[in-house]
Amino acid sequence: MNLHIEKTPVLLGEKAAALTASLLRQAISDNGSARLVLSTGSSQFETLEALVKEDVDWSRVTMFHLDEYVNLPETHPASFRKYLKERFLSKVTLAAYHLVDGNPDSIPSLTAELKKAPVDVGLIGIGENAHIAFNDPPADFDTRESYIVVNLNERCKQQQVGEGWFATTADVPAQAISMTAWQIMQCRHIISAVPHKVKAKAVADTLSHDTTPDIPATLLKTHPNFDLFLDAESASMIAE
Ligand SMILES: N[C@@H]1[C@@H](O)[C@H](O)[C@@H](COP(=O)(O)O)O[C@@H]1O
Repeated sequence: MNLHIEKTPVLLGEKAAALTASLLRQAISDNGSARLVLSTGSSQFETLEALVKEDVDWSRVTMFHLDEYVNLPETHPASFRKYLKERFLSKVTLAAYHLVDGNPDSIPSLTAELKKAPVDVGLIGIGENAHIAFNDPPADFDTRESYIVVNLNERCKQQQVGEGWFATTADVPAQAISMTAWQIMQCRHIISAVPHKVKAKAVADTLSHDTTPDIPATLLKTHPNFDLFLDAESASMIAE
């Protein structure tokens, strides 16, 4: 694991985006194309804002989407398809993209697209409960499916309310379609951009424990190419 601690979320975003862009350029130079997985949530704002300004031949990049609520319409403010369209897809013109549309019937076609070739870079957020994608604790580390339907736990729902996406936890959908922990680990390189004070405990738990489904992000530490970007606040509870 390569640990980077930047002063602010903006600096964190710039550094995480710069590394992402350099890996995409390398993949394009090696193979003629690149494949990228994007996560969403408030934690990815600064990274995506910096990433769209990077010098990458986006016409050679295919994007995959990490997770989406089951049956949430794209017009809802919390829709992650809406998020990616507004913050990424409207700013760069890609070779192709594959959004998770919230309909479990789409899982086989999404999986078929994903399995066509390895993903070069995964930008994988870490939640307040240390979830990766919507794999809440205890996460399923065993399934070899690419996407599964998961139930969201209360802590996860509270985070979504805290970030302002929903008014109450009762408004948060009960389920999501999530890329699995195993599939995330198949990315050739994983970059986690994790700013803000609300993540300090999840970060400290992730760094101080061995791999356990009870702290899903601990799995990322076993990846040979894992870069974790923190800011001063998210790093504030790491043990000396
Ligand atoms: N569905 C998103 C994921 O794509 C993201 O990786 C993760 C952490 O992000 P954040 O803490 O910013 O919500 O959980 C979110 O809810």
